[in-house]
Amino acid sequence: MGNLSRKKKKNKKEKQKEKTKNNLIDLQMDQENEKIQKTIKIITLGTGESGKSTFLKQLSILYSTGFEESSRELYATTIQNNLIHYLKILLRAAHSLGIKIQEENTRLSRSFFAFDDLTTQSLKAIIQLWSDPGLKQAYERRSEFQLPDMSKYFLDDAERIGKSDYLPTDQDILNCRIPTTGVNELNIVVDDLPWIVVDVGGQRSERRKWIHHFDGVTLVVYVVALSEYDQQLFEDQTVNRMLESLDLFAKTINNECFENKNCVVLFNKDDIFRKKIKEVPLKKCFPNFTGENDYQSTCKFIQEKFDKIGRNKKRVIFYHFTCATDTESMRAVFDIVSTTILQNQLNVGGYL
Ligand SMILES: Nc1nc2c(ncn2[C@@H]2O[C@H](COP(=O)(O)OP(=O)(O)OP(=O)(O)O)[C@@H](O)[C@H]2O)c(=O)[nH]1
Ligand SMILES: [Mg+2]
Repeated sequence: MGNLSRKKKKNKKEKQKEKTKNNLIDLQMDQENEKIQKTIKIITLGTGESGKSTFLKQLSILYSTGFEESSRELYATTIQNNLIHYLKILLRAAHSLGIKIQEENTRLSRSFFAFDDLTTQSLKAIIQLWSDPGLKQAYERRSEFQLPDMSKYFLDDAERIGKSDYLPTDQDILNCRIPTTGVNELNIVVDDLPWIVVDVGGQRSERRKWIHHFDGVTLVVYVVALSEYDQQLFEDQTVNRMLESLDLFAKTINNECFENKNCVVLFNKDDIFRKKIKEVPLKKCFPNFTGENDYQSTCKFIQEKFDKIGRNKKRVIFYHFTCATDTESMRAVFDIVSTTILQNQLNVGGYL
């Protein structure tokens, strides 16, 4: 008898222990779920070269550890190789556009194509050729061929960049162009909330990978290169970049995953746009634009185009005009974006 009651007591104790253990597991799972639900997932979308990765780099500078020395060394190699690459593009463009370069540079311009690496000799050649008015003229006509805007920033500073102990500054890295292939993710904490920011490649060949990252998105950040209204796509020289961006916006924001998701549209490269709009009419991209060709009217017209495509009753679209390479101006943009997210979270939780 005594044995039986001891056995019963033991069973009861074990059951109690089991229950406590299960409760603990439930609690841990709840906490884990809460953490997942609390994580803000932001996806940056847009055509190639619009500035998505630059947006991510700024987040890393402002909310994370920025760039480690090892990553700066990798950027150094890319930036140095790009100098040679940009100069070759300019030489080819000058030739095909019929732009003359100075006679004393003719031989050097031909032999330059043999250079593959940045050496004392190739650096000297870059500095000499870049000072040729013909190449400057070709640079001014860069919308007629494919050359990154930021090439001038690096070519102007070739002497500093060409040094053997060159380590890029934050600004050099922000200006450096490396097309994204695949997906980059950045984990940061903003206003005590964990954010995961997903950066995808924007060129046509990259876009089929996007769909795998659409689940659980809190906010879509769509980046438009405002200044590219007179440029053709890198992937297809017959397609205007701004029209491609509008078309892509229609296809992505109206995807069912984003039906009730708020969206921030960044009209980026505002710095270049402000200068360009004084010289190149917006009609070049939108022949039916009849307004004044000033900054305000053209921005309003472009914003309305995007708004017409993206507007629905279930979401709000916020618009910002940005220069993604300018850290201070981006800090202000992130403050607004983070407030928007906080308000949205409070709304969802029924606190507002
Ligand atoms: N002047 C200027 N340059 C910018 C701005 N934003 C980005 N850039 C430059 O534009 C180039 C392209 O920027 P990325 O961030 O690589 O573009 P992306 O959208 O990530 O391109 P993909 O990875 O190909 O989709 C880089 O050289 C940047 O430095 C801007 O607001 N103003
Ligand atoms: Mg990128």
